[in-house]
Amino acid sequence: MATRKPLIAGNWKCNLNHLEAIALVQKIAFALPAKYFDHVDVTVIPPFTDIRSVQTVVDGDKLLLTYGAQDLSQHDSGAYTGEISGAFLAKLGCTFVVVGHSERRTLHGETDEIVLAKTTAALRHELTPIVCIGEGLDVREAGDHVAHNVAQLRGSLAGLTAEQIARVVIAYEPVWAIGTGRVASASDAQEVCAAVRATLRELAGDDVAGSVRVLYGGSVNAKNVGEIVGQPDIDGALVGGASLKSDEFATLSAIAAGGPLP
Ligand SMILES: O=C(CO)COP(=O)(O)O
Repeated sequence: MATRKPLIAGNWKCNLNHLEAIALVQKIAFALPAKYFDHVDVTVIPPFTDIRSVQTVVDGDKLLLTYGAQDLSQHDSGAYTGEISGAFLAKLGCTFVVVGHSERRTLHGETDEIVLAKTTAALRHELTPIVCIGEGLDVREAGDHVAHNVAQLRGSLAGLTAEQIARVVIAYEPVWAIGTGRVASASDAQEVCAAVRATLRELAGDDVAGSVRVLYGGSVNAKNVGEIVGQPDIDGALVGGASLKSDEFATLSAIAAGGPLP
């Protein structure tokens, strides 16, 4: 079976200006010594306006953490006021880009078709899309969560080749667990992530399904990350609130690396 290196991604959402971003990246780097990076990939996902500053710190101090963006345009250039293209993000050295976060699906009306177009745009520019899926509380309570997530995954990856699917990361984030402090149980998260992997197998074959990283997100912190990443089909976490605290983010990254605590 393929070994998948855990990935811890800190989604800062709409928090921290570029000066605050520099301070946080430096604190994370100080709290997380280089030895951990053999066992975990760590990335920060700041607002667009911070990325150039984060790039300067990461390159200047030769840090091992990577960085990415929270969204991108499906267009590469042109008359699209306010849009940020994948070409710009690649030029800034971004590794990852989050696509289809539930906050964008809900607040900005992003459909699976738009998420697919953005995923394709990311791949065109050699960025790794972190494609987000997740169900609301109503779907969970109706017991339809597995079918819902599988359908969202299929829609968001529709028509991609196996080679393209091999280059994505999937993040399962139940909407009811985001920012609420209500984390899915490890077995609930595993149930959906296993269904994600089975779907990847159908879409792209065993090798790809065995190598694509599937993350969990939703109220992940240093206390619960160990049990979550200990599940067979969960390969890391997409972290919101806890990624804004350098010590907690470093600690949960170290736990994902298998320890010891920094
Ligand atoms: O939405 C999330 C990450 O993308 C999760 O946010 P919280 O960790 O704050 O619940």
